[in-house]
Order: sequence, then C-alpha cells, then structure tokens
Amino acid sequence: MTTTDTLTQADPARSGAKPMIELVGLTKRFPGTAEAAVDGLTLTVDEGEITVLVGPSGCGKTTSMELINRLIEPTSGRILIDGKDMTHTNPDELRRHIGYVIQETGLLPHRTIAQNVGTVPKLLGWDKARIAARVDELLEMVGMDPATYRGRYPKELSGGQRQRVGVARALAADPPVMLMDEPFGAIDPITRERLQNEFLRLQQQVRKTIIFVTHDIDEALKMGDRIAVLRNQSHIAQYDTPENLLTSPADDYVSDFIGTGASLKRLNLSRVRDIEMATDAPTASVSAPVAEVRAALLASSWTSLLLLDAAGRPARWVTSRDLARADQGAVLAEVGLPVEAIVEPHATLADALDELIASNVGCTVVVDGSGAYQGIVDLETIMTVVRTVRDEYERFHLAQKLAQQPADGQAR
Ligand SMILES: Nc1ncnc2c1ncn2[C@@H]1O[C@H](COP(=O)(O)OP(=O)(O)OP(=O)(O)O)[C@@H](O)[C@H]1O
Repeated sequence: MTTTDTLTQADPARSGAKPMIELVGLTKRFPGTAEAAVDGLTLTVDEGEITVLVGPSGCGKTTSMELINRLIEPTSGRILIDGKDMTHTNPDELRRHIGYVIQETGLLPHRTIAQNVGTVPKLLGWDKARIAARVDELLEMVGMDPATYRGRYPKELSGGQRQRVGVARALAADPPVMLMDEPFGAIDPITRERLQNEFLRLQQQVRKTIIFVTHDIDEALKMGDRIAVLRNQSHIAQYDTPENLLTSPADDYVSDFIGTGASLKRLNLSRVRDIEMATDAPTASVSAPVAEVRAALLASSWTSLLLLDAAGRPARWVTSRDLARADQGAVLAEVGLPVEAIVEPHATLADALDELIASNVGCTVVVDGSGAYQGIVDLETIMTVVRTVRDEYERFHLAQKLAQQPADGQAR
C-alpha cells in the first residue's frame, strides 16, 4: 500500500473485475420533505464482492437498499445490474435477480420453513420435486438439518435460526446479487459473531455480489471487501478497502466513525490462515503411555501439552502435575483441562483473541475443517500482528506529515 493510492472517491479504481451493481446519481426525495433522503448516490460494486454501507442512523442506508430493490422508486438516477439498466424494468423481474435479507427476516409466519425458502422458486414455476431438493440443499448450506426444520414454522425457531432461513430464502433462486439490510442486527453478540463467520464461509462458495448495510463499524470491517462510509443523505465520505479506512481515513468524520483502537479493529481483518501460527506446541496421543507424554512435554519449552484423540482432534491440555496424577492411576483422557478455545483457519484474529481470553490456558487451538489439530494462536502471535499494524499506521502518518511540509532548500 502506498500513501498515494488512497481511494476516497465514490468509484474506486478497481482491479479490473466486472462491475455487477452500478448506482448512478441515485436520488430519493420523499413527498413533503425538505431534504432528499438519498442524494446522488454513485457507487459501483464488482462481481463477487461484498460492499458494506455503514453510517449513522437516518443517513439513508435502508432507503438506498429499497431503491436498488425498487421497493421504492427513485426520484432520479439509474440502477444497473450486470450492465443492464434496471431503473424502469418490472420490479418483480428485478427482484428475481436480487436476494433480499432484512433484520427481522420477513419470514411469513403461517408458512413452514420449506414454504418460506421455496417462495421464489415457486413463483418461478419450478416443479415440486425441484423446489423440495433446493430447499433441503439450502438448509444444509446454512447449517440447518432439513429433516428437523423444513416442516417447522418461523416462531418455532430461534432468532439466529430465523436469520439463517432468511439467508437461505434469499439464495433460493441463485440470484447474482444479494442485498442484506442489517441482517444480523437483532441477534445477540455471540450468535451474531457465529452467523457472520458462517456467512463469510458461505460467501466463499457462492461468491454473490452483495451490498450489506450496518451501522456497526466493526461488522463493516469484518464483512466488507469494500466499505462506503456514509454521511447524511447517503453522501459517501469514503469508499475504500477496510485496510485503507483504518490506515488512512479520508477526514475527521471517517476517523471519528471508526473510533479509537484502529489496531485492535485490524484484528478483525486478519484471518488465522494468513498468520504464522505456533506449531511447536507439544502434542501426544491421548492413548500414549504417560512416560511418552511426559517426555514430549519436557522436550518442549511449554508448560502444557495438547492431547489429541485418534482422529488428531484436540482432546485435553495436560501439565506435568496432571501427568503425575495419571501416574497414580488417573485416566489420561480425564486429567487436565478440556480444550475450549478452538477456531478454524478462516476465523479472524479477533475471534481467536476472544476465545483465548475466555480459555483456561491462554491460547487458542486452530483446527481444520474436520476438527484435526493445526496449530496454536497465542498472545504473542496476536501482539505481532498488532505491532505490525501500528508500525504501518505510524509510517503512513509520518509520510503524510513529510508530504505536507515544504521541502527545505527549494527555490522560492
Ligand atoms: N417514507 C418516508 N417518508 C419520508 N421520509 C422518510 C421515509 N423513509 C425514510 N425517510 C427519511 O429518510 C432518511 C433516511 O432514512 P433511512 O431509513 O434510509 O436511514 P437509515 O440510514 O437506514 O437509518 P437506520 O440506521 O436508523 O435504519 C431519514 O431522515 C428518514 O426519516
């Protein structure tokens, strides 16, 4: 990253990807209001990317989404999807190309989960067998057992499950574009974190072009490939990558919106798979002889050893004191502490840090998709990332200061 490539315009220089959503001067003036709710929003979202609209309450986020979806009609401006001008097409036709997820999911209360998920395929005239197969596939995709849930009604699900169904329904007809308006807003923080992670994992598979609305900058930094920080009337203060927003905010409005702790927020941008994990933690099979386990622990610089089950999955943490108890007859698989802090490689460092803080041993175990042990994230690993970010940030500000000073000795 250089100091000159900061992108603050509404339309950032993009990496040659295909534009999928183009908003051009989109404006909405509600009758009888002095100010436009959305005033000249111009924004391009590339295929397969998540753009987050983030801004304070009332700045026009929901109105912008409803305009794109043609739930309300623009006063002026244009909407292009995949190069086609959709401003005046039939709104029903448009909505078949756009999946819409909203905060309270908008599930129909008297329809089963299967009927809710199958709404758009039914409208499209798919036959029953095809709809049923698609519903089951989508429920699986969002982590819900089809046999258990397809026949239930929305009120028989938790808030998190309803949001998952909302996502499944939006994906039903495989639309190229998804609009998500505070989809996880009404969910408790822990479930919210989980849904965000699940959604990012799902997005790796489905690669939709997404506009995602939130008023939470941390959620924006985590979910967005690009983020548009909005002022009132959906005026764009900065449209940029999460990294650039954190290291080079365009102005005080953006810095204030990001708030303090930019280095900590960066932990939301770094994924466990991208950093160097500690791989020197001593491990042994839970069925190994105690003497062998002790030898492995003593040969390392660690005070605890990680026992793994037959499939290589973390089972327990043991110290030499636990091993002494095993010498006296305790079962190895029952001494020590259970492994509570576990993440997969796509987790963010913020997730890993959360787990670490809550864990009883001060480190988080990383496992692959099948649950097998991969490595460890400890506080040192995280501190290294924080230090690197802080150094980058300081270098950027120094460079900016130097650029503002008139060079000495220049002809006047
Ligand atoms: N139907 C309407 N008639 C008149 N004004 C409206 C209407 N809908 C929204 N507005 C106004 O438009 C502005 C933008 O509202 P909008 O709901 O888009 O904001 P928002 O950023 O989504 O807010 P929040 O985060 O609180 O949901 C607000 O000032 C709101 O009062």
